[in-house]
Amino acid sequence: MPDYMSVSNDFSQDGSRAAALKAQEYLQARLEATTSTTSFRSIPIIDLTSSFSLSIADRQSVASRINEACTTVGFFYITGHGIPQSVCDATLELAARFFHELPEESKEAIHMKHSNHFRGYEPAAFSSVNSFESKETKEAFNWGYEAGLDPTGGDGKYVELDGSTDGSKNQWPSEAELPGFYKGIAKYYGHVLQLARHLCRLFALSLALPENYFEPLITHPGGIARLIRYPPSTNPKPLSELNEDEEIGLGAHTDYECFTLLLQDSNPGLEILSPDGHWISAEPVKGGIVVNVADFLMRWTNERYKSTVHRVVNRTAKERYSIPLFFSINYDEKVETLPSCKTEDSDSKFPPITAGRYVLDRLALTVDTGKY
Ligand SMILES: O=C(O)CCC(=O)C(=O)O
Ligand SMILES: [Fe+2]
Repeated sequence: MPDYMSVSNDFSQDGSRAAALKAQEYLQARLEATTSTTSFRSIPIIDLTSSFSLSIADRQSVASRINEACTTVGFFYITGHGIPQSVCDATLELAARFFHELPEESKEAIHMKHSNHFRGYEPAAFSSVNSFESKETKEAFNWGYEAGLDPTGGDGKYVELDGSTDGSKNQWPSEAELPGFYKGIAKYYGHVLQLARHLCRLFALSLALPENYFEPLITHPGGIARLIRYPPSTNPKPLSELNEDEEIGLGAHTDYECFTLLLQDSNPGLEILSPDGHWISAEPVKGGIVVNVADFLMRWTNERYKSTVHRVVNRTAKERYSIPLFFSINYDEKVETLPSCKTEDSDSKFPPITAGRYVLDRLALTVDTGKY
């Protein structure tokens, strides 16, 4: 039986649990807010091609667009990101194979309930990202960073969410049962991890920081990723203002880490909340990956960058697959408001937190630990 809350380590006293509980309150407040002067109706598309240029002016111009997107919507699509379409398609196919081909008893053997780090298979209705909505229809397979998945090999100092350093906590299906699964996942993960490192440089530029500002913080980064399957809707109907009878795939939430890179198949389902109370569909964009600001970037910037509330509702008669990577700085590093983002009157809205501990505390709030 996993014991999420009794992990004892140096990080437990740093206020991360209080911060995780506050994030839940923030979410509820955002869902209730109906009047706001800030609103958006669309999600920008940013072509990254010139961010790979040797010219700093080219890189800076992409960074400026990122700044604009992060201070308004908190979400944007990237195209020209360099991950081959064939790799993306093959990974989405692997996701379908995982859920359809792996026998139930093999899924049970790698069930998340065996993990203290929320890794492995989670069936539908097992976790709820917030406590105030109906059970979620999604099922998922979750894994985290391993040096073997990192094309750079890492710095050999990987630290887990709870501060432990004794190796990978992942639970993989066997090669015999799903041939090629690990290799295929490793291929996509390697690409998306390198893309996340590239984006860290652009985020730094976007905040008028030295381009390599985040580099020392991502030498053994946190990188939880998941394959998610949303079943077809039993009552397909379009997004409406009424918000009635929704089959919640994944409840309303903000992401916990620096930012998320999301690969989605061709079926819509992701919806993001404009501050004036409207849900906007993040329709799939051909060749595009969705990027969203998550809580660390919001905290670093004292809320200049928006960690926007989002959810998933599959309103179609088809199943939907998505694959997010939640990119974090090294889990043993602290997230503290950037000096340039403190203002004279507001100072810092958020106390410092330890990255891994905060993620663990937020994950722990998504499961009913009394359940098993
Ligand atoms: O499935 C999606 O489109 C979004 C998933 C998501 O928001 C999450 O896993 O945090
Ligand atoms: Fe999310």
